[in-house]
Amino acid sequence: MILLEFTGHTTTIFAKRIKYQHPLWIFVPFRLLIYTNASTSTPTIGCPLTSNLQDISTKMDLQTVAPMGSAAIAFGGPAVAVAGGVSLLFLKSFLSQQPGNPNHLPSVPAVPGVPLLGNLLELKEKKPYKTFTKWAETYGPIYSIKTGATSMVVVNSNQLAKEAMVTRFDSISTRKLSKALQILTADKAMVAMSDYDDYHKTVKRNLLTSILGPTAQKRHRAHRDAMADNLSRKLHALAPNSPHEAINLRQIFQCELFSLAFKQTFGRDIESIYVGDLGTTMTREEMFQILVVDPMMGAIEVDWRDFFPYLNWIPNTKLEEKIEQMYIRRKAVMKAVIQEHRNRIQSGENLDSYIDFLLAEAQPLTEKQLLMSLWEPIIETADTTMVTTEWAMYELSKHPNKQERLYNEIRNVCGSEKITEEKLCKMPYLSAVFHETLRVHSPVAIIPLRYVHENTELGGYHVPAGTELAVNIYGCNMEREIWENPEEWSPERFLAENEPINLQKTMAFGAGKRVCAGAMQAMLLACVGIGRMVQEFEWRLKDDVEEDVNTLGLTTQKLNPMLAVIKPRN
Ligand code: HEM
Repeated sequence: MILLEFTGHTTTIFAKRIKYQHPLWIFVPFRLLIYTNASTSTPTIGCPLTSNLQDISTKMDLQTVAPMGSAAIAFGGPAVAVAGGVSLLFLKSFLSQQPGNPNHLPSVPAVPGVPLLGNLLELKEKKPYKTFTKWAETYGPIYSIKTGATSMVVVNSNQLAKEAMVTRFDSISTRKLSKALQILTADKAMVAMSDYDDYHKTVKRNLLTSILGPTAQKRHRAHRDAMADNLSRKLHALAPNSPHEAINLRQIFQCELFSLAFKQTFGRDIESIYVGDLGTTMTREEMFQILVVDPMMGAIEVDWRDFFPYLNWIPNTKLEEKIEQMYIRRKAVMKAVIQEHRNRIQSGENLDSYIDFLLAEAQPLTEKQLLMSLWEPIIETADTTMVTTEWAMYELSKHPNKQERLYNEIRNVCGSEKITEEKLCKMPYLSAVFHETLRVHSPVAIIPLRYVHENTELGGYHVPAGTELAVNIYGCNMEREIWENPEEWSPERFLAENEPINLQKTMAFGAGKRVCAGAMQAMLLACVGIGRMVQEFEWRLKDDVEEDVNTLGLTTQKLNPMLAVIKPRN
């Protein structure tokens, strides 16, 4: 496991400055790479917005019903220095003839690094996905790097990404966690960070059946509608001051997402709770800090021993205690919320939420598994949908013509009625805005690292067991052979084909058996949110932030929240 340096991205919620990472990145083993309806009907065939989701949905439903070294060996020290080119050549030829090297394939081209550290120093900056993309120009779409004692293969093309995530999945389906993540994920007791095993299948099926699959999403429709209404109401309340006071959309949207996560998981939002184990009553803001912000920060804490496992004997007590504290506090809050819910069940309340499903219908879980299962959707709901929506609104505010085009589409389809999930299928431009935003600002710029657990091949190269694999989604989406002027944000490129948008085209939600479980929810929330905001307001950026496109940390969350001026439409 590698934790390179502390990087977080900064966001604001509940009027507080906080630093955190995308929920998924909490699950990235290397900090180095942590950046980073209920619709009354299911999406219809041919719907430009969701038709591809239908594939996913079908798979999700199926899942819900089915019971469901590198060749660069690390020779540290003087021996290597003495060994000349001849012996290296001999070694290379010897290795390529080993039985573990299928078909005597060549090794993946390596990016040169320095002894012991490998390429770590070059990756110290905040956006490794950009460094990876730059290296691809020199070393090609697949190359290997060294991060301390570990070898990592990086893929940067759509085709190779699919090969890694789909064709070779059986050899690359596990994860190796950093010490911090081992603690925070309760030793892989969650879908996103588990290995692909029976536990993974069970808990993913639970999530899909009760919250994220298409049938479950229909049941939770009221929560999403309430969220869109709250968003609209809060924006209307702020609009009168807007020319003088810029709107911080992130603050509002994130707060609503946290609330939605609680409603889906526990059947209601929670304003405050007495946490017995900590002997104090906590506000919603404090709960957000403990359940979302702290674990995200903990996941990206530097532990140099993750880079150099042979130094594990040296204690790093301060860090261990810090992470343990996060674990204890999260456990205390979750325990209190779960206990309160149990009390409500005992008092005869009839509730319909994820916890009710897990307690009554699902295969029994241990207390630890129950806690982690309930915490997972809370942390996962909090970030990526917000990142996507904020970038979409930023781009629309920056491009008034495209905003106008979207507004006209909404007006043509909805007339004077509010935009709803049923109408999304009739709005190809809205769909294009969503997908183009995912392409240019891929919220999960690098797929959570995979671990090669048996020798395999990729792109015609041999990839030995023990290698880490990084799929650079951002790099794939900047491929010039596939995308014309890839840096340009242009939703129109998705309209050209005049056919439903294929999610695999950007792979923003991953691919294969570990594809994102929350894709449908994210799409519904983001698209209705964007649609509603454009339908009701004209957006423009506050004058002095026009070119503020920086991101902090290893995710693609904006470094500074978007500050916009809004004007209600007639
Ligand atoms: C725009 C929003 C989102 C994006 C771009 C996104 C992206 C991703 C990506 C790239 C993966 C990794 C797939 C892999 O390892 O191959 C993933 C996994 C996952 N996501 Fe999302 N995600 C989003 C929203 C959500 C939401 C809202 C939830 C749940 C509330 C969610 C739950 C999950 C889960 C449970 C996994 C693990 C799946 C597995 O390992 O089988 N995601 N997501």
